[in-house]
Amino acid sequence: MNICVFCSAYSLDDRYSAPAAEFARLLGEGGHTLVWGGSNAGLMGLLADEVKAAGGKLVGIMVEMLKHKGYVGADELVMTADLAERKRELASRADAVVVLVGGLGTMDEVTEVLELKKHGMFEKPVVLLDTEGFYSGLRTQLERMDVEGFLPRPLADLVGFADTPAEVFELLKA
Ligand SMILES: C/C(=C\CNc1ncnc2c1ncn2[C@@H]1O[C@H](COP(=O)(O)O)[C@@H](O)[C@H]1O)CO
Repeated sequence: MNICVFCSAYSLDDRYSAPAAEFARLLGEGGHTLVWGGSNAGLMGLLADEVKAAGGKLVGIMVEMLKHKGYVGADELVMTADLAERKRELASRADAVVVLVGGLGTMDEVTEVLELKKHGMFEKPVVLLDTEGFYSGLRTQLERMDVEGFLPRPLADLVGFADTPAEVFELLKA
């Protein structure tokens, strides 16, 4: 499976980086391919190192303006002109999307795929790994949108929430 991952480009402490590394190990050992932003920065670089070490393949979708942070050693590296083209390319290459902890870049990416799902233009599974309850606020907001009629389809059709890396893969199998 080609698993597209959105996650932080910053180095984070162990409570965030250890579950990300565990997720990457499961991805690689499962024979999957990581499709990601193609960077060696922070959690993105750690993820790629761990997937590779566990025997998985790497497909990086880089953007011209960040190419100085490009990961060396990917099986395939695609260069895109801008962030919008990169998001389209990431989505089109994914069989599933997994969201690890991240900041505004990650929010931009996950919001885009959820909006596409909302309109029925992207039907692949999306799972958020809610490490340390990092996404509890976002989850509360999305549940409120669901309950109060802001979504055209049930939230459960748009995104699943996992507490552990192993649970991510259980949700992807379901
Ligand atoms: C941290 C620095 C540069 C960041 N370089 C990036 N390279 C590739 N992809 C990136 C980069 N920054 C953001 N992205 C994309 O957004 C997500 C991470 O953003 P966040 O704001 O950290 O959550 C990630 O999924 C990428 O696709 C300077 O050293």
